[in-house]
Amino acid sequence: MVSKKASDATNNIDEDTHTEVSNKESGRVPSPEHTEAQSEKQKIEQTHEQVTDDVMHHPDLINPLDDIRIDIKSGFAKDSRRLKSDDHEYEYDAVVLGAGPAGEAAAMKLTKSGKRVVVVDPRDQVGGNSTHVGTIPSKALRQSVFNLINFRRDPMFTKAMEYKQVPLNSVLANARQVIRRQVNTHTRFYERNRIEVIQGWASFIDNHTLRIETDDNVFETITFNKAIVTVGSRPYRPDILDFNHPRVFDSDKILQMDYIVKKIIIYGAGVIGCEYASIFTGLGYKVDLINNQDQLLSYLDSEISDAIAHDFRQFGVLIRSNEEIDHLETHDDYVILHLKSGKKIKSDAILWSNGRSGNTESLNLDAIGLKANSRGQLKVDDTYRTEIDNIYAAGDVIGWPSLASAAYDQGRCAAAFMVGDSDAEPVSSVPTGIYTIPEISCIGKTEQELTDEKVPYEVGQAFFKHLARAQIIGERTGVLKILFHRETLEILGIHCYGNHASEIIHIGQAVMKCKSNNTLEYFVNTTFNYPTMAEAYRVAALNGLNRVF
Ligand SMILES: Cc1cc2nc3c(=O)[nH]c(=O)nc-3n(C[C@H](O)[C@H](O)[C@H](O)COP(=O)(O)OP(=O)(O)OC[C@H]3O[C@@H](n4cnc5c(N)ncnc54)[C@H](O)[C@@H]3O)c2cc1C
Ligand SMILES: NC(=O)c1ccc[n+]([C@@H]2O[C@H](COP(=O)([O-])OP(=O)(O)OC[C@H]3O[C@@H](n4cnc5c(N)ncnc54)[C@H](O)[C@@H]3O)[C@@H](O)[C@H]2O)c1
Repeated sequence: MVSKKASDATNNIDEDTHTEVSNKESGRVPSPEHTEAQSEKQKIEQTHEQVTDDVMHHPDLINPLDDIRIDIKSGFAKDSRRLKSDDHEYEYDAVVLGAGPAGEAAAMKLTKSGKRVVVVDPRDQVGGNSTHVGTIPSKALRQSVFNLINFRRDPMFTKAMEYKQVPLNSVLANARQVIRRQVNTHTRFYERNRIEVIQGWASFIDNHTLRIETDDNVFETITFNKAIVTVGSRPYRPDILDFNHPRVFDSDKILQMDYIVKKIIIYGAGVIGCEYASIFTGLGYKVDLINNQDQLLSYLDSEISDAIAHDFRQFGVLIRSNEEIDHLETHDDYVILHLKSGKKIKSDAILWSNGRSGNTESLNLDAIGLKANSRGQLKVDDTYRTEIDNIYAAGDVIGWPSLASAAYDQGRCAAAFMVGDSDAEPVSSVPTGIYTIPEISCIGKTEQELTDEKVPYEVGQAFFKHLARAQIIGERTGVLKILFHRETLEILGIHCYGNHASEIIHIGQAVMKCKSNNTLEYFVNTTFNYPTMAEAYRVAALNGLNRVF
């Protein structure tokens, strides 16, 4: 078996010379588009070298999953026959397919429960899409843009330095460093727990046998008792768009954008679309944000959704609601989006951010009698078990909520159910953290939900502009809203808009989790550090209590 130990992929930050996430050397994908994909890749790598002033070798941000749009279908028969006729013991108690947050958490729990576990992932570095193309690069990028905005606003610097527009991928130097450090940290977790990691594409031969393509047309098989599918997701690419066109992007490809644009269309006003709207306006680009609904992020409390829409407009985002694509016209240096309403929008480029699909099509699920839905997702029960007894699934591949935070907990819980932990519970209450500029974060019910349920609630609010800490750090916008039962004072929902919202929310979440203490009074009777952003809880609680009679 070709087994790549986690240590092979280790990145020592200080002597980091081999950190590329790339299929460059392995060339292991047996795709008809292989040669074309390789030459495309060489082109992109050259571009990277030209644009970056980050002198260290850095992880290639090209998504290896671009190459998953291949199939790994042939050659099952020979191995299947051999293994099925063998009277063998399983090599592993459990196999984990995918080394993202869900896979990592599952593997850690299994190994700590005394199971012999192996993880399979096609990347030569652990961390999954979350680390390489999703959460981590987008959040690091956001931070760089946020710093840029503050720098431009600061009168100390504006006179001294002229601001020049920069292409997106040159703002990614910070992201590359964070990715490198994250890979390093996670690699050590695997090493310290002596978890074997095999680099390759996994697909099923039968319920207890996995085929792994470790190199181009090189296949190995392993046998296992149970499996957890944590293969994650990738951007959904509708057939009507040509993502090979240099002006057409999705959230993976956008990390390679190496030219400056004046105007960009973002199609899809979900979380990714809204986060990138902030990033692009921060870089000084004009944004047309196409939303197929009448409200931005309609599952949020409507006041918060209105607030972000208002701020987007201030920053130069044109929100076009209730619109749908008819077709896209592409030219060498611009695109024209034709909408079903008859509108035409011309722009330098388009970012398509309209949903994701589970990475299930190359898993040969037919061999085990499993079927994914039209979005490539697997159905699981409350114990994360699929319809096949010994096969579990967690993370983006099972759909809701498709967050790294939840994926990690789901992976851990799936493994806990698998090993029969009596206190295992499925993941339920997940906070929302949206890293727009400013941030949004929520937990619990919205005003609309409580009204629909006829719950007698009240609202307590604290505006950031009145808090001493917010004034000191220059936060002009932001609000913390606490929704509570007007008779019992139980906290029912917390909604925060403003920078640091994703941190601030966890104070409220902790209180809500303590059932016996979950009342507004906690915030009134607790002494907060002063000045802090956390003080917003005390201010909001007092504001809410004043409304109760
Ligand atoms: C732009 C962007 C920003 C995001 N921001 C946030 C955020 O701020 N907060 C948040 O909580 N979430 C965020 N997310 C969502 C988050 O990234 C995902 O929810 C998370 O990555 C899911 O983790 P996972 O373990 O299920 O899968 P992934 O991270 O997708 O990892 C799956 C792994 O499986 C591997 N794999 C695929 N096919 C196979 C196969 N056949 N065999 C073996 N291995 C395979 C892949 O190579 C990959 O390494 C963001 C996503 C995107 C795209
Ligand atoms: N801060 C964060 O937590 C964060 C940041 C970025 C992304 N994410 C996660 O990434 C995921 C993707 O976000 P998004 O903004 O691209 O889209 P989204 O999931 O918000 O969906 C946008 C639209 O696309 C549709 N859609 C989704 N998947 C589809 C598919 N396979 N085929 C056809 N239509 C589909 C949806 O119904 C919706 O109308 C979300 O689940 C989100 O949780 C989270």
